[in-house]
Amino acid sequence: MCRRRTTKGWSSFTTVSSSNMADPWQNAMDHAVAVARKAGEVVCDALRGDRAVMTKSSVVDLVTQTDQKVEQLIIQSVKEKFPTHRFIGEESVAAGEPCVLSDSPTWIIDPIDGTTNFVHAFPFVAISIGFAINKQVEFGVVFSCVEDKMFTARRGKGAFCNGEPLQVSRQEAVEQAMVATEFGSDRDADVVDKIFQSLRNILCLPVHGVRGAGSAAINMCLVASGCVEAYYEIGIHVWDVAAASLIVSEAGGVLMDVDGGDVDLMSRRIIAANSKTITERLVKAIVPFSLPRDDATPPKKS
Ligand SMILES: O=P(O)(O)OC[C@@]1(O)O[C@H](CO)[C@@H](O)[C@@H]1O
Ligand SMILES: [Mg+2]
Ligand SMILES: [Mg+2]
Repeated sequence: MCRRRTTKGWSSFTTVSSSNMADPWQNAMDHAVAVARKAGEVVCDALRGDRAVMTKSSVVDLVTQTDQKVEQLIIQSVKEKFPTHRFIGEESVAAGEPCVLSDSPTWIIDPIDGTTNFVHAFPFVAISIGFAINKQVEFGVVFSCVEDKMFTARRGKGAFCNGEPLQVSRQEAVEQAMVATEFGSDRDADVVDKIFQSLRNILCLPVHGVRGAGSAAINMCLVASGCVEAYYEIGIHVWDVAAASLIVSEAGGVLMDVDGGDVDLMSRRIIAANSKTITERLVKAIVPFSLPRDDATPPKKS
C-alpha cells in the first residue's frame, strides 16, 4: 500500500503495483504492442486482396484505404484507454490535422510505413507507433508484419525483436559497412540529383553495399539489429522515425542530423547508425539540403 503525506497527515490510497510505480507507461506500451499486432493482421489480410491506390504529395506518394483504416483503428483504440492523450498520425496530418509535438503524452503513428511496398506486395511493411512525453520518445513499437517481427524499446530498458535483445553492429570501418537509404517520393530532378550525389559519394567511400527496405522504420530496425551499420535519409517524416529512433538508441546506436548536428525528428532529415565514427564519415559524404519541417507545414483544415 502506498501512502502519501497530505495537509492532514499521512493518508493511504489505492494500491499501486510496483511495476506501475517503476514504469507508469508500461501498460501504454503493452497496449501499443497489442494494437500494432491487431493492425498487422488487417494489413496482412489486405495484402491478400485488392488494394485501391490513391496519391498524396506526388503521383508516387501513395496511400490506400488500409492506411486510413489502420490509423483510425489505432487512434480509436488508444483514445478509449487514454482519452486525454494527443496524436500525430500520418494520414490524419494528410487530412489536415496539425503536426504539433507538445509536452503532452503524444502517440506518433505511421499506420503503414512502406505503403508503396504494400501496394506492390513487396514484403517489408511496418506499423510504427512512437509515444512521447515532454517531446521525448518514451517507447517505440515497430511491427514488421509480413516478417512477423515485433521491434520494441522502452527508454532506458533496451531494444528487442520478438523479445530477443538487440545490439547494433560493432563494425567501425565505413569501408566494411552496409548502409541503408531511400530515394523518397519527390521526383523533382534537382532533388533527385542531390539524393544521387550523396549516394555516389557514399558508394565511393567505398562501402560494402547500399540497401533500402522501402521503409524508414524497418531500415532503422535493421541498424538496431546489427544487419546494416547505418541508415540515412532526407525526406522522412516524424511518424516514419519516432518509434524506431528509440529502438536504435536503446540498441546502442546513435542518431544525428545529416549535417552533424543534433537529430531533430521534425526536420525531415536523419542518420541512424551503430557508432559516431561511421556517422561522422557519412556526414562528410552526404550533400545536405533542407525541406519544410513537419511542424512548419500549416494544417490544411480551414
Ligand atoms: O509513406 P510511407 O509508406 O509511410 O513511408 C514510406 C517511406 O519509405 O517513404 C519515406 C521517404 O522515402 C521513407 O522514409 C518512409 O519510410
Ligand atoms: Mg512512413
Ligand atoms: Mg505511412
